[in-house]
Amino acid sequence: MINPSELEEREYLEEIKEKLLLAIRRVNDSVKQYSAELRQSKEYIHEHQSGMDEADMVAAGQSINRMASIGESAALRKRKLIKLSSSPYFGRIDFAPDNGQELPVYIGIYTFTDETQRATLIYDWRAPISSMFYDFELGEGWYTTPSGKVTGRILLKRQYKIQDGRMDYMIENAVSIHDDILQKELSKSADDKMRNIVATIQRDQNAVIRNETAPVMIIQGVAGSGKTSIALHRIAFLLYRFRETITSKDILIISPNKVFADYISNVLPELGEEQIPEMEMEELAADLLENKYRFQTFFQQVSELLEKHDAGFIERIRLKSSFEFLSKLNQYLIYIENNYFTFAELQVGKTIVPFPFILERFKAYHRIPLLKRFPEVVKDVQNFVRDSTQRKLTGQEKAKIWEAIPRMFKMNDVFDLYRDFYRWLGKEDLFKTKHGGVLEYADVFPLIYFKLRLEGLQPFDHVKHLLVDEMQDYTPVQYAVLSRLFKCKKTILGDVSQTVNPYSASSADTIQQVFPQADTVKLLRSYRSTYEITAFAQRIIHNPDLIAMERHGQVPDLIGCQSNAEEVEVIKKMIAAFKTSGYHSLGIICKTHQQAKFLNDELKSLGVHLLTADSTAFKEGITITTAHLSKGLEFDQVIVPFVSSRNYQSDVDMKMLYIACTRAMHQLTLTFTTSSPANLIPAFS
Ligand SMILES: Nc1ncnc2c1ncn2[C@@H]1O[C@H](COP(=O)(O)OP(=O)(O)OP(=O)(O)O)[C@@H](O)[C@H]1O
Repeated sequence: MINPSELEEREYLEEIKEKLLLAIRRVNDSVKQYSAELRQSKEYIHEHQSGMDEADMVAAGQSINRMASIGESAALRKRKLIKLSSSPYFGRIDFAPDNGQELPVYIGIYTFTDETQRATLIYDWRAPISSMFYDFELGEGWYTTPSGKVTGRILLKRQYKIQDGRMDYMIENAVSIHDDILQKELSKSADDKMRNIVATIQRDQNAVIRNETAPVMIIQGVAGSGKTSIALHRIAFLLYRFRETITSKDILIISPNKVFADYISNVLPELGEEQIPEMEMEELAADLLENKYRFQTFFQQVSELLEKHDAGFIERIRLKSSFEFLSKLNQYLIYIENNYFTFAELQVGKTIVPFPFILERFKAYHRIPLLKRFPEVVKDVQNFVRDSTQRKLTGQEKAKIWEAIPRMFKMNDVFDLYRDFYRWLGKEDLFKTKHGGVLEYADVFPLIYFKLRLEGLQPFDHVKHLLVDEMQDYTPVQYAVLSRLFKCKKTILGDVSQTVNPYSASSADTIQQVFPQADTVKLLRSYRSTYEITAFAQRIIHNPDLIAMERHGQVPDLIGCQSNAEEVEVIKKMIAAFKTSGYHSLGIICKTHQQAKFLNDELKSLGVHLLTADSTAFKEGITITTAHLSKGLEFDQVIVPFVSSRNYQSDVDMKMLYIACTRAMHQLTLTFTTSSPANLIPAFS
């Protein structure tokens, strides 16, 4: 065994750092060499341009591109080596394969091979052999490689914390990933960006990350179970595993908002991968509708639900979010296909084109979207007339056919047909537009679905993996659109308890109806919050399967005040205490935007910042925001103000409260103004 003692491990770390330094020098020389050669080539072309023919120019351009790309990969390698020298590895297993020699496997963020020794000194955490670090304790272990399964015994397992090139500690352990290290990681202060969790990935999480085969992976996990972290690590894994065929730009994240996108933007670069493209559902919708319609956003829909109780509005949302609604849309599409192509005799010159012929041609193109079939039918009718008359058609005759065929279909406009659908359904009152013709959010994706089925939409074939976060907020119709536009593999994740709109929530089961081939996993262990905070949040929405982390802290506090003014004063005092607490982030999470704005006005002088639907970044410090916008984020400390039974009544309100409370990692306080205990919401009485 190499490096049996801690002292030897520390010496070995110095050796590795030395080797990394040499490698950095070597790669630095090649970066310099490539940029010098590139400069020279460019100068040469510039000087000899006049004497070069087109073929020379193409060849010179190609050679420059080649040099640039080699230079870029050398620069990337240099960045990785620099990063490695600050923290070369975090784990080690000594593995003895059944038919081979014992091998120490040091595991880090990237692979490091010593070119002089031709030996792998550090294995990438995503390498097949590294999976054993996450999957097994001491004793029997195995891993799979593209060429088969390798079995053997794990003889040693160690974990290290190395920062800025120094080893803080080393733990030798027999269990999978030692709880002490996980506890240490979880009790840290929250950053303004999501962190990577490579050193402490848990076994069930590892299985999700390394699943290569699922065409659609649905991750249903409780609040704080690491869904988003895992999904991003999974992307990093797939980029490594399929590096020949997938690059970062072939992946797309559908994220709930820009703040969330900014919050998670660090994880992949930290894991050595490029940033991946991201899009919000509304952006996708506007693109697909070619910016022709104005529509309410999801955020506005939820705000409307929170601010006023309109039974009709709720009913419309509820219906359009059901799986049955998707079936109704499909039934209507079949109905119009069979009934809306109406009999009309077509006479061109002296030729009568029989309607059964036209209808038969219309049906023959069933693979083409309904409203796009007319040109094909026109061609067939023209051929029919030409064959019967044995002559070419005049321009006038052609124009007559072009005009007549589309007219045989009752309506030619997607929007008209969408309206007509409600007539057919016998529920015209279920379609309402807002002032100025603005569509309700619940109509946006059904309309897109119609457009897709009736006119066709260009699929996103360049996307090779789609990641959808906050899956509970999207409806079956949205998934039906995604499934038709994105034929690639997908990772879909969320938590039905955290829906901001209970009338349009989708569970893993609902989504699975759209993707019957999906693998669904459930993550039940919650890592973010202390045991006390998790237990408290369970009083709001109870999930009997949830497993709280045994990390203890203060019991959440409920502070009753006599007046609003007193409540604001209490919050001011908490802000002052936060500033000296050593915590980095405090979230003051309200139910509505108005309440957040009110508090922001009151607390402005204390250096707070207000996060709104227009914000684009998440900052450390004191944030005032709404529960809706806080989704996916986390704070060291959370204050939830105005928690009275008047403010938190409905189903939507309780979901908001749950989301707000589950953002807290270490400390949670709720404040309310009350003159009598009856003002307290029942869950806390
Ligand atoms: N294996 C792990 N090791 C260390 N930290 C972890 C691990 N799994 C999760 N965490 C931490 O738990 C917290 C929650 O993770 P994440 O935000 O990915 O969860 P989530 O399920 O998406 O949460 P939510 O749905 O509540 O927004 C983060 O601080 C993350 O770093």
